[in-house]
Amino acid sequence: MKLIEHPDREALTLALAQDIADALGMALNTRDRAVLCLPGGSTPVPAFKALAAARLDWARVSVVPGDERWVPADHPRSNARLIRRNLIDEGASAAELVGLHHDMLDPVEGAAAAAARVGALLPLSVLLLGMGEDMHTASLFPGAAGLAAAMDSAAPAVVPITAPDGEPRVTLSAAALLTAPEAFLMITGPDKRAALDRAATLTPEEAPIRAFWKGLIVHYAD
Ligand SMILES: O=C(O)[C@H](O)[C@@H](O)[C@H](O)[C@H](O)COP(=O)(O)O
Repeated sequence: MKLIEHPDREALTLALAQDIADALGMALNTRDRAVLCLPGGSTPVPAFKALAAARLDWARVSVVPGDERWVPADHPRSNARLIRRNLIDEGASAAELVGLHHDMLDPVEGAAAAAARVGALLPLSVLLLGMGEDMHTASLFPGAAGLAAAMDSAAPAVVPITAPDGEPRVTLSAAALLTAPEAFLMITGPDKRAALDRAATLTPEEAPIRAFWKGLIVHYAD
């Protein structure tokens, strides 16, 4: 794990957006298409907007959420909506956004359908993760029903899982997320910095972010 501590959140945002843009550019030099996997949550929004300004051949980029709350694509809690409003609509309009939700299916059926779509995209070219203070990433929540299945090396590309608050979700499995050559993590604030230190002493089951530790590049600011 490599930790980069920035003087402030603006510097973090600009540096991370540049790293992601550079990684996408390199991927596009070797593949017809690049696959970018992005987190939900509030932290990454400034980085999405900064990335949208990157001069990339977005028409050759597929963007997929690392996880999804089981809500319609126009719902305020939708991660696909978050990515559409803050990346696609902000300058990356040519990119393909591959959603995980399906209006007519329940999370179990929907995860199976999404696994087929995401499986056809793999391997990921660039992965950006977020992390909660409980050291979850994507929707890989410690203690969650479905976590063991989601962390299994033979797991499908997308699996259903239930968040600690009972919210039904689907998430890319650890195995699918690990197809990325490296993972960027964007965290801010001392509480998440302390959680990162705690994770270093724990197992992936106790702290799912640990599953990505080997190639993890953490961009941090207070
Ligand atoms: O769907 C989600 O909520 C995200 O994928 C999740 O893994 C997020 O990255 C963390 O919960 C951090 O969220 P914040 O950035 O809002 O703290």
